[in-house]
Formats: sequence, structure tokens, C-alpha cells
Amino acid sequence: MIKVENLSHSFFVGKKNNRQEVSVLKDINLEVGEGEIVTIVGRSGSGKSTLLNLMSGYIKSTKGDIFIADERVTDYKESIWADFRADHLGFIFQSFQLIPSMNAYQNIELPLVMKGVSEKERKQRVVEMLDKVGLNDYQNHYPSELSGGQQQRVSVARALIVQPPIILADEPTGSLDQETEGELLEFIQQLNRVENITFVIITHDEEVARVADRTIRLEDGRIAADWEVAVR
Ligand SMILES: Nc1ncnc2c1ncn2[C@@H]1O[C@H](COP(=O)(O)OP(=O)(O)OP(=O)(O)O)[C@@H](O)[C@H]1O
Repeated sequence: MIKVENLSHSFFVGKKNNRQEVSVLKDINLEVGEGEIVTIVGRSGSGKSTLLNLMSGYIKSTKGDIFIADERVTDYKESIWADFRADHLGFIFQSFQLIPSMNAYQNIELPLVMKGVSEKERKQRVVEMLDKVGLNDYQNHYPSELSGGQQQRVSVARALIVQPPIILADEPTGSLDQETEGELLEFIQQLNRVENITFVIITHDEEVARVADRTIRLEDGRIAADWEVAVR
């Protein structure tokens, strides 16, 4: 589903006459199979978010290749990436990134509006999704009127509404209490089992790593370990 080949990435920092190259990812090779849940762990600064941003096309790699769903996306221009993301990728973030001036219903509906889906179909899909994430009673609530766990459910619903085969998540449980975290992880596992959605999840949290099929550890921009989780 995702294949990363000999991927390296550097940032350039400092002023023009004193520019320094900071090598952040070094020769990364990995594959994520269809229907896998893979977690990426590693210390702060080891390159996890950079790797996810490269897989999402938000930054361009210095070297190497990325394939997603059999397409070589490495050199896609931003306009092509935007379409590709809309069809293939859903995103979940620690900070939810909901639009504060839109209620839960409107936040979930937004990706469909952007894709040009008709109003009738939008309504049907959003209502179904509200039901799936258990937010029927909260559809008119604005993000500030929802708990952290409810906001994260809205953000998961927004990621799922376009039925992406892959979800990329950056610390999805980072702002949640233990109970809400457990609920989200259960939901992720259910989506994975029932709908065969592939998940790549960055996390610091061992509870999250426990729901994974595989865990990849980054150290100083290199893959230090890639292991299968025995039972889940
Ligand atoms: N835009 C940028 N310009 C320069 N350096 C950057 C930029 N983005 C990230 N870095 C550097 O790249 C390294 C890896 O950062 P990254 O955010 O990928 O790490 P991370 O493993 O996700 O860390 P954390 O767990 O703290 O989120 C860090 O040293 C960071 O300072």
C-alpha cells in the first residue's frame, strides 16, 4: 500500500551566507501492506513527523522514492497531490484541527463539499458517519462545546468521510484521557478489521503501539527496528 525507497531528507537552516544542512531522514526503506496498522515510534526529533509529512506530500524529499497505492507520488506537483490526498488519504492530528466556526456536522461534511459531492449525498453520508462515531446528539455543537474525545471523534469522522484506504495519524491520542484513548483505539481496530483501512500512526504511547501489527522505531533519522507485534 505504501512503499518508501532509499528516502532521505534534509532541511536547510540559517541565513543565506551561513546555510547549514540538517539531515533528518537517512536512507529509509519501508513497506506498509494493505490492511496493516503500523506505528512509528522514536524520541522527539528522530524524524517521525517529517516522514509522515513526506508520505502526505506536504514536503518534498531530498532523495528517494515514495509509492502509494501503486502510484509513484515522489514528484507530484501540489495540485496533483491535493487530488491524490483527497482520494487516498485521511488525516488525524493530536490537536484535532477542526474549524472552530463550523459545528460537528459541518466539519465532517467539509471534505465532501471540497470534492463536489451533491448536497443530497453529503447529507446521507454525514448522517451515517455521525451514527458510526456516536455523535448523533452532538451534530450542532461547535468544537469548543465538545470534549477532547468528542472532538477527536469528529476529526476521525472527517478523515473517514471520503472513505480513504489509508489513514495517517500524528499522535492521535496525545490530547485524550485514558478512557477516551481506549475508545479511539478500539474504533481504529474496528475500522481496520471491518473496512480494511490501513493505518500509519505516529505515537509516543505504548498503548497505541499495542494495537499495531508492526512497530517501526526511528533513531536519528534511521530505522533502528521494525518488528511485528505478536498478538493484538
Ligand atoms: N521545517 C524545518 N526546518 C528545519 N528543521 C526542521 C524542520 N522540521 C523539522 N526539523 C528538524 O527535523 C528533526 C526531526 O523533526 P520531526 O518533527 O520529524 O521529529 P519527530 O520525531 O516528529 O519529533 P516529535 O516527537 O518531537 O514530534 C528535528 O531535529 C527538527 O528540529
